[in-house]
Amino acid sequence: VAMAHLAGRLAQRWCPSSLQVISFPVVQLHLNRTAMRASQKDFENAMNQVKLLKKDPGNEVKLKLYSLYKQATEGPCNMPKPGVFDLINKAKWDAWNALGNLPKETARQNYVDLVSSLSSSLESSSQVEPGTDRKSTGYETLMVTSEDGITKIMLNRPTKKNALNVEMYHEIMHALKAASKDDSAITVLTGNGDYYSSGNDLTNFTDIPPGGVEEKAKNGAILLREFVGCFIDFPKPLIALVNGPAVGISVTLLGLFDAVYASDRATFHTPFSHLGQSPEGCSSYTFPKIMSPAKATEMLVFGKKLTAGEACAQGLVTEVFPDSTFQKEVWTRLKAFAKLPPNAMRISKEIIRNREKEKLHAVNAEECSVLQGRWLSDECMNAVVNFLSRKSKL
Ligand SMILES: CCCCC/C=C/C(=O)SCCNC(=O)CCNC(=O)[C@H](O)C(C)(C)COP(=O)(O)OP(=O)(O)OC[C@H]1O[C@@H](n2cnc3c(N)ncnc32)[C@H](O)[C@@H]1OP(=O)(O)O
Repeated sequence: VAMAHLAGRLAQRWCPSSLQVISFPVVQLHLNRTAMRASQKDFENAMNQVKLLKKDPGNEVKLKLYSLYKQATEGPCNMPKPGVFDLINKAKWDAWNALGNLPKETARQNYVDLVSSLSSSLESSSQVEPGTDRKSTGYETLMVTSEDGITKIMLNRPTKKNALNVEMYHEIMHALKAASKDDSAITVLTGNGDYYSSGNDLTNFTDIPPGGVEEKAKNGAILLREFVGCFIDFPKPLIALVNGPAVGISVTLLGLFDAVYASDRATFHTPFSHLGQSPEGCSSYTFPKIMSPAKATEMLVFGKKLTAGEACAQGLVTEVFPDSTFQKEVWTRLKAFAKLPPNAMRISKEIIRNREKEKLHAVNAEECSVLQGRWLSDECMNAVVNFLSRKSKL
C-alpha cells in the first residue's frame, strides 16, 4: 500500500522536485457492494425471465427456483410437512425447508443469479464454447457465463492487463459464491485479452481513507484474507485457464486451484521482493509443497519468472498447450469433466481439501498480517511510486 500522501512524503524526502512530476491518481473505487444485491426490480425481472426460458430447466432447477422464490417472499418454510405419498408437494416442501433461515435478501439474490445463469446457458445452448455465450449481468470487471455444466469467470479489464482492483476482488468473491451454489459441475477462472492477470492493481494503494495509511493497510489485509478464503473454501472443482502472463496474486492463488491449464504464452511471476512485499494466496505454504522449498524460494523470494513449461515441470501447472489450440483443447477436456457426476466430484474435492483447510486458513491469516506491515514499509511504497510514476515495470 503505497498510499498517496505517504508516497508523496517519501518523494519529498528523497527527491523534492519529483513531486511535480509524480501525480497520484486518486481512484474513486466503486466499493458499491449494494449494487451486487438484487433489488425488488431485479427480482421481478428475473421472475419474468423465467417465463421466457425456451427450454425446460429440469425438475431439480425448478425446485430450486421454487424454494428460493418462497424463501425470498415468505421467509423460512412455514407450511406443514406434506404426507409421504404427496410426492410433488413433499419435494417442494423439502426444497424450501432445506433453505433454513437463509435471509430473504440472500434468497432473492440467489434467485436472480440462478435465473441469470439459466438465461445464459439455456438460450445459448447452440454455441460451442462457454467463451462465446452471453455475458451475465451485474458485473463491471468480470464476464461470468454458465454453459454445459461449466461456470466461467473471466477477468475482464484487458486494457489494464486484468489487474485486480478493489471492485474486482469483491466481484470475484461474489461470482465464486454464486458458482458454488449454481447448477454447474465445475468452475473456471480465466482472463480476457493477452494477459491472465497482472496481479494486484497498484492504484489500489492510492485511495486513502480518513483513518490514513494504517487503516488502508488494515482494510487491505481484511479484504485479502476474505478473498483468499473464498478460494480455500470453494467446494467444486476449480480450474484455472492461464491464457497469458500471470503476475503476483494471480500466480500465488494457483496453488489453491484443482487443476491449472496454461497456454505456452503464459509466464508466472511473483516479484514480491522487488515490490517490497511478501507472498500471499497461501503460496508460502502451497509452493514449497508443490515444487520444493528451494524452487519456491526462487519464485517467491528472488522473483524468478517461470515459463509455462518450467511451471509445469515444477508442478504448479497441470498441462501446457500450444497457444494456437489452447482454447479448443481445454474446452473439449473441460466439457468432458463437466459430464462427470457432480456430487462425486464435490465429495472427492472435499476429502482432498478438508485435510488442509484449517492449515490453509491459518497460513492465509498469517500472510495477510505480514503483508499489512509490508504495505507500510518504505520498500513497498517506493516500488508502487515507481510504477505509478512510470519509472519502472516488471
Ligand atoms: C488488497 C489485496 C492485495 C494483494 C496483494 C497482491 C500482490 C500482487 O499481486 S503483486 C503484483 C502487482 N503487479 C505488478 O506489479 C504489475 C505491474 N505492471 C507491470 O509491471 C506492467 O504493466 C506489465 C509487465 C504487467 C505489462 O507491461 P506492458 O505490456 O508494457 O503493459 P503496460 O504496462 O502498458 O500496461 C497496460 C495498462 O495496464 C496498466 N497496468 C498493468 N498492470 C497493472 C497493475 N498491476 N496495476 C495497475 N495498472 C496496471 C498499466 O498501467 C497500463 O495502463 P495505462 O497506462 O492506463 O494504459
